[in-house]
Amino acid sequence: MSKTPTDNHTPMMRQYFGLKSQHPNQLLFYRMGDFYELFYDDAKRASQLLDITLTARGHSGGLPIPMAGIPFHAAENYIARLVRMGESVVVAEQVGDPATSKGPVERKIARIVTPGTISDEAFLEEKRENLLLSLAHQSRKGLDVFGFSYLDMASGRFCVFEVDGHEALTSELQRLSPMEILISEDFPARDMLNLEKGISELGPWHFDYESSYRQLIQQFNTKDLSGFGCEGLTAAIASAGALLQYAKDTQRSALPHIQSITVEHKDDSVLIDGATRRNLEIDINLTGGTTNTLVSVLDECATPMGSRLLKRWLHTPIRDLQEIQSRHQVVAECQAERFYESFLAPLKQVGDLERILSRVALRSARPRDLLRLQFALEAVPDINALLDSAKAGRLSELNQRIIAQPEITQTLATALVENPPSVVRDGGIFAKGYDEELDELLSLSTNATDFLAEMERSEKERTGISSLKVGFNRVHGYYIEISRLHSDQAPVEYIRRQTLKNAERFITPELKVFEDKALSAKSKSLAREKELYEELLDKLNLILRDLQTTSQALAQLDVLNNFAERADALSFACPELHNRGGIQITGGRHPVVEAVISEPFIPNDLDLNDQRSLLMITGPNMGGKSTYMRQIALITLLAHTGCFVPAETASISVVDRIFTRMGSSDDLAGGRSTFMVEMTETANILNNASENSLVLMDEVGRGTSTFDGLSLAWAAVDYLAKQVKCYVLFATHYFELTTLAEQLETAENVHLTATEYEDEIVFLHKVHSGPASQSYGLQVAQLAGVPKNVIGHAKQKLKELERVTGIEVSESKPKIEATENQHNTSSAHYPPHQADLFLQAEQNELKNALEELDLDNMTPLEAINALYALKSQL
Ligand SMILES: Nc1ncnc2c1ncn2[C@@H]1O[C@H](COP(=O)(O)OP(=O)(O)OP(=O)(O)O)[C@@H](O)[C@H]1O
Repeated sequence: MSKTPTDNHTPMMRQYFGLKSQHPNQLLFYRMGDFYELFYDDAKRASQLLDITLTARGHSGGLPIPMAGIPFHAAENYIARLVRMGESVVVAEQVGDPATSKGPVERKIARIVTPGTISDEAFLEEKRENLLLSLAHQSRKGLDVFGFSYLDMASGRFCVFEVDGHEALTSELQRLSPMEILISEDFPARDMLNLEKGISELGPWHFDYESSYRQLIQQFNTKDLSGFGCEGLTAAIASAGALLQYAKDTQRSALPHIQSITVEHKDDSVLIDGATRRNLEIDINLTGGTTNTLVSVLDECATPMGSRLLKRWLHTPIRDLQEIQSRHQVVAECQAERFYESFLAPLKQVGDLERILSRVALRSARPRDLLRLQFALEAVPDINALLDSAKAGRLSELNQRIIAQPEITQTLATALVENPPSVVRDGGIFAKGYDEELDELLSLSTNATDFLAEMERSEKERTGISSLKVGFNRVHGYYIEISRLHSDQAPVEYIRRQTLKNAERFITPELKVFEDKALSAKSKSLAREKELYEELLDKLNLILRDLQTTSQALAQLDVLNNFAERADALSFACPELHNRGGIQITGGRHPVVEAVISEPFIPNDLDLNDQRSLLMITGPNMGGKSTYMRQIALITLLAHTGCFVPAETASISVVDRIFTRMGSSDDLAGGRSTFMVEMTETANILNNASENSLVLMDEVGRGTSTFDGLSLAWAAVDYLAKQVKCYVLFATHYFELTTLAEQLETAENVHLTATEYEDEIVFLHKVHSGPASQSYGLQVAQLAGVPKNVIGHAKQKLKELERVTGIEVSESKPKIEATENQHNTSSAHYPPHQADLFLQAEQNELKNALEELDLDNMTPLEAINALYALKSQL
């Protein structure tokens, strides 16, 4: 902002600048009566983003002030839209009284809403975690170390870890997909953060290690951080301190629901790099949507917190054999006992307990949140009862962590009305009978007439004066009126207040008390409700830790039951996991393709072991190579999350990483061509794969000249088989590569089958041993709608090539498909190799040229020139 407070500005604008200078990068909503107004650059930005009118509000400092206004009652809607666009909003409210203020009414920042720190239900996506991420950088021994910390404000989950290098930085950013990122102004890898929105830059001092450390021990009330296992993670701690301070500043409150910090150890999980995460379409598909993803097929969770945990599990498959097996055991029991049916209703009743609890902690919970909390807690005893009969140790453990809270449940049940209001401000939250004082206040304000009628009746009876009336007037308040005729019979305690022509009006001490109460009853009842509400929040906060434990256990129960339900509905089987023994799958399927296609999915087997660890996969375009490879990656990933898998049987060794190099897209924004992206991903695999990694490579080397590509692919396969010895599936259209299987001990060929029927290609999608016999490129092109005359021309060209090379490919009807016994077909049956094609074409051209030379009629000089010319073609 170029404007600064100067004497040239009006007092109001000076006040505005004072507030704005504290929040230069956030949009300031400045309250003006019934509107929020934005000025200068904020106004321009908001009018662009929200499509609202940009006007001007008078002049200040001699210049017109650009202004955009929003009616205050519609502000939430606009704020929600801005936050979703990655903007942060600061709201300044009027706190002074306009009637008594000299100069502009006093205004204060009432709240700060940023994309990563929201906890209000209206702003949050139900099934998505809303993460605030903080990144710190350190150089250690020439390596770029990135300290990560992230917080889910709506659950209090707070984690830290460190990674080396830019590749890992990108991968983690993709895994976490944060809504807002905090970095220091001097963060060196700013351009790696593709996120154009939601980046907040803070002064470098926010990331100071010492003060961050102090921040953390203060938050957790501990002497040091050793209990959390994060001592020594200096970059991560620096980032966590900055994050915590930022979160506190925006909430303008303590954060009691953040009770510990978890260190994520990279060795605990199966690492998945950014490209693989994209290729496997875990929760986002290749076009950026959420349909046809693994999550879309697998998420039938009963609670939103279950859905969020499921996503987290799918993004972080684990390597701890015991933990995986214990999850599988639970899924098996939930499936066998059909627990997922009996748990459905109580879990649905639990709802989003996790987010309600964080709002309780932040003291922003609304009355309806408390009602939902009551429902959730009422479901707990039913869940406990169901779990009492469970056999799996893990289920009993969960049962112990799902803690019934009879006392507070009862309190909530007696406290809340059946249908509480959406905000505390308007009152009407508490049920009759919960608090005597409130009941009295409410009955005073609502039942004043009853009270007065009752008083009139009893006073008439007591005094015997039939003309006695109880009434109210604005000036004199409540009174007892007795006609002049009977006024001398008024009891002594009646105090005369007003004399009328025909009557006397009195007040009594009892009526005075009533009057005081009745007149202020409304405001008093509202204040009492607020007080009671705060007390209720206090009571809940006292047991917050137990409530959080309960909600975490319920979320796990939900996901495991969901796995069981999906296993039944989609015919998934329990995989067997072990430490090293390859990957054997029978009847494996791709869960998403299977769900989408209308024809039946053709299941396929796989056998990878130490003697047969690399498969070269060939087959026609559209034959199903990518689907086959992806399904193996997905089955492996699912097995490592505790989910059952789409297969008849699966025996899978624990892998440390899953790599995929598939498809091709250029990264124009990142300045990398298709081939560059392909090679970067290949380099990542070759440098980082270990013998326990699963590597899937689809058509490596396709993005460059045939010979370069072929040689690169050849060398990469050779390296992975001989040096790394990992499990590899390598799909290719270079038939030449299939000969590698003869040379590498651990490599074998498999292919996808197709056949021709009346000049049309029919894909069988079945995997068989041996290399493919044909590529069917022209038939697939025809199927894709390439114009007939172009196909005809291509056929002609193919014939020409065949003539030049002497190899016939076009008429080759499907050879008898290689059978299981025909591994590594001998060269006699060998299909034409593309490299051979080109080589032979060149040789034939040379031969023809030689034959055409008329040596008898050439001078020695002509002969030598012809020889040079021929040599230059080599
Ligand atoms: N096992 C299967 N059962 C049924 N349909 C399948 C199967 N595998 C693949 N398909 C169908 O075939 C389509 C093409 O499969 P896929 O993309 O895996 O072929 P591809 O061999 O990788 O092709 P290309 O070489 O052109 O990349 C899929 O979208 C799917 O509809």
